[in-house]
Amino acid sequence: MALSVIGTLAQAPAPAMACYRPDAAGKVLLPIAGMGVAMARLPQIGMSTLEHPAVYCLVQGKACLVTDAKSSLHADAGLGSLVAAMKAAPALLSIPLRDRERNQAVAVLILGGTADELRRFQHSDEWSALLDIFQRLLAYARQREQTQPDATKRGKPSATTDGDARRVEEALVGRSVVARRLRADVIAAAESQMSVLITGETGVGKDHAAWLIHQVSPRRSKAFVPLNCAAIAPDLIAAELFGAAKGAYTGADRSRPGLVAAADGGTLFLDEIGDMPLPLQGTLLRLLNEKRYRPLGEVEERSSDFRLICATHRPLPELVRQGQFREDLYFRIRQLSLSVPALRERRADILVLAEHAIAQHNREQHANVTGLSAEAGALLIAHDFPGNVRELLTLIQVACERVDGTGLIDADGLRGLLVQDKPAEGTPSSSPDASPLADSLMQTTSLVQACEIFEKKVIADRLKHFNGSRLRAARSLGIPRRTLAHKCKKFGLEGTP
Ligand SMILES: Nc1ncnc2c1ncn2[C@@H]1O[C@H](COP(=O)(O)OP(=O)(O)OP(=O)(O)O)[C@@H](O)[C@H]1O
Repeated sequence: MALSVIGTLAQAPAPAMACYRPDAAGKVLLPIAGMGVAMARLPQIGMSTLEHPAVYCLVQGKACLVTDAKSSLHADAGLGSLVAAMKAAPALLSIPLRDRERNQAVAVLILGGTADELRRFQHSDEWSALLDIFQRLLAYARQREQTQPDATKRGKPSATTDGDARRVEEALVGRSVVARRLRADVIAAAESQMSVLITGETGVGKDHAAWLIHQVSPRRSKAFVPLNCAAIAPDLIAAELFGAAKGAYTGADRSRPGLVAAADGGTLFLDEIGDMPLPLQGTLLRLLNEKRYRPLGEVEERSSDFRLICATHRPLPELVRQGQFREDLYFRIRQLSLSVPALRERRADILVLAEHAIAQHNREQHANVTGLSAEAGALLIAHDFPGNVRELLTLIQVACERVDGTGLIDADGLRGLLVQDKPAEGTPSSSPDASPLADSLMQTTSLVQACEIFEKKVIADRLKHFNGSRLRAARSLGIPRRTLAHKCKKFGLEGTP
């Protein structure tokens, strides 16, 4: 097939072609190969605006055909020099080249020609074969870069050091292939300036990964500023992010700087981005594209140079389909994506994480728990951990306290902690009105709302059972106290810290 493609291309008038890849900082697209163009004339393309079709194509992961590349509109977006280098092509077609493993756009192929030629070519067999060849070559080049850095790269200072790699190795515990890849992804993300979207079930370590990316990035000396979009009333998020002038809203008795200003030079981490209210999503997109914003009640715009990391356990593509999340924002925040798999998909990490938690307990409590018995280890490996790493760490904490100072955690020490279907020992039995609640939830027309009602009911019951103690309620539910506090705030529940 490859030979026939080359044969076909040789007979046809050769289209001008250029291949572009983002630089390590994610700030510009650099030309890496060309055919029928003067390589030296191919311009670098700034990545700060989605107006440029090549940037749009890379960020959105979609092909983009510009039929009138020479119009003044596109000249404004910086297309002029590219068009000139592509033999003054009347139309340009940008196609994303993907990393096969993660299906993520990593480079862009730009073709110049007439709009009809490009449309015909785009739907031909030759074209799909050519794309396949490019993607294979790119994958080969990337693999070579990772395994044998070339002479020009050797000695070149990299944003992260061996010390950073060690730090990631120590903080992101795990010996599975998945954990190793996650550590490599964290380092790669730290070396780039692109926006990162971290996805995964609750408790897998998304916040942890975001914090680590910042800690080994060149921005580490500046602030890491987190905001949990699910833990704050939707109408307060804008003031929290952008800040507000005195009197901008009821209760604003003094002016306050927002988190965007606090993140200047550092990292802004938007956790649970799937819960960002729709009207605010447009404002966030503008902020990301222009790095400018206006505090509530102020006239002057401000700027902030922050790096964005977002996380969510919700299926954003599904929310996009349902019209609850803006598609353009989705593509903008996932210039890089990092998926953290559930613990049941990386069982090889369970025992090392348990040992890590025991060592931490010994350090903090001046205890001497020596480890896990073989039987206890086997029980842990067989468990599905719906609450993921958080559940495992909390469970080991409780088991360590049961050991009473020195000794092994045995199977009895895990008693009642590994139950999945029935409530764990020490947790309340289901409340008498559970069935009417379940019945009413089954009638719902909103799954999100039904889940929230159920979550609120479980937390309220658990707080009642533990006489309002958030600490004990959080432990019994396998979530950190901070998360429970956020949820109490969200649902308007009382409780004592
Ligand atoms: N690989 C790991 N090594 C050591 N600790 C980890 C690892 N992964 C997660 N943790 C720890 O597990 C706990 C839960 O992680 P984290 O809060 O980051 O999860 P999350 O996915 O952000 O959860 P949520 O969706 O509820 O926000 C944290 O205490 C975190 O430090």
